[in-house]
Amino acid sequence: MTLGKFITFEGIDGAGKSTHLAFVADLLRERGKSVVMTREPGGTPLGEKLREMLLHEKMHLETEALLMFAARREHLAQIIEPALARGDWVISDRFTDATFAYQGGGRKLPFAKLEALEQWVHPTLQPDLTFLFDVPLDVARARLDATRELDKFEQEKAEFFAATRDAYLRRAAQFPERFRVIDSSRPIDMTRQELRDIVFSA
Ligand SMILES: Nc1ncnc2c1ncn2[C@@H]1O[C@H](COP(=O)(O)OP(=O)(O)OP(=O)(O)O)[C@@H](O)[C@H]1O
Ligand SMILES: Cc1cn([C@H]2C[C@H](O)[C@@H](COP(=O)(O)O)O2)c(=O)[nH]c1=O
Repeated sequence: MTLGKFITFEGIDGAGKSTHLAFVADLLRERGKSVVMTREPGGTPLGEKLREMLLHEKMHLETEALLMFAARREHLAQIIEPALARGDWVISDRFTDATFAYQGGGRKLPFAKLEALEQWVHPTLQPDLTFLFDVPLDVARARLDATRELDKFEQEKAEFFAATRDAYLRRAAQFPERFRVIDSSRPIDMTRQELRDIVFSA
């Protein structure tokens, strides 16, 4: 049984989700919640090693999907499930929706294969709330180019990100009860106001 709540942050690279993660964690702490912030791929020592490979080495697309779920299995066992059982609130920078969007939408791996892995790795657990930070591709690209050296995913072409964004939006339409789509092209303060309203009404 889970006592805590599970919130995930999603969006294409450069959408701005990581910028807002600590803000939401602080809002929850102000309301007396014990918050665990984590990320995927990663979140555990083994997951962080897998992240290094996933973000920097070329591999078969099925290997990529399997490693994402392998890292997730460890993440669930070591971090997410114990935290939720303690009654903590878990905020994760990405979770399984990212695999459907990137490996399914972006790389075109059949969704049925991903659904089988999802059933294996977390048959019953889903996030309670998923923020999808949505921005036009050119806005995300400009933000990435302004900030850092690009990893394997961030170097993908516009078509890849168009398909990834589209898969995210379709997933949000498929699961409207848990998704909140945030227009992340606005100034940071406006986005924060919307996040505050959603968190305080939760
Ligand atoms: N309105 C905005 N909202 C959020 N971030 C913005 C905004 N304008 C500019 N940025 C900047 O865009 C950059 C990318 O943001 P961030 O790292 O949060 O994106 P991300 O979605 O987490 O990307 P990635 O998944 O690649 O890590 C940051 O330097 C951030 O300050
Ligand atoms: C969980 C997950 C992630 N990815 C991709 C998406 C991003 O390009 C990177 C993670 O980097 P971030 O800047 O920390 O968001 O990994 C993916 O392709 N599939 C997944 O399941």
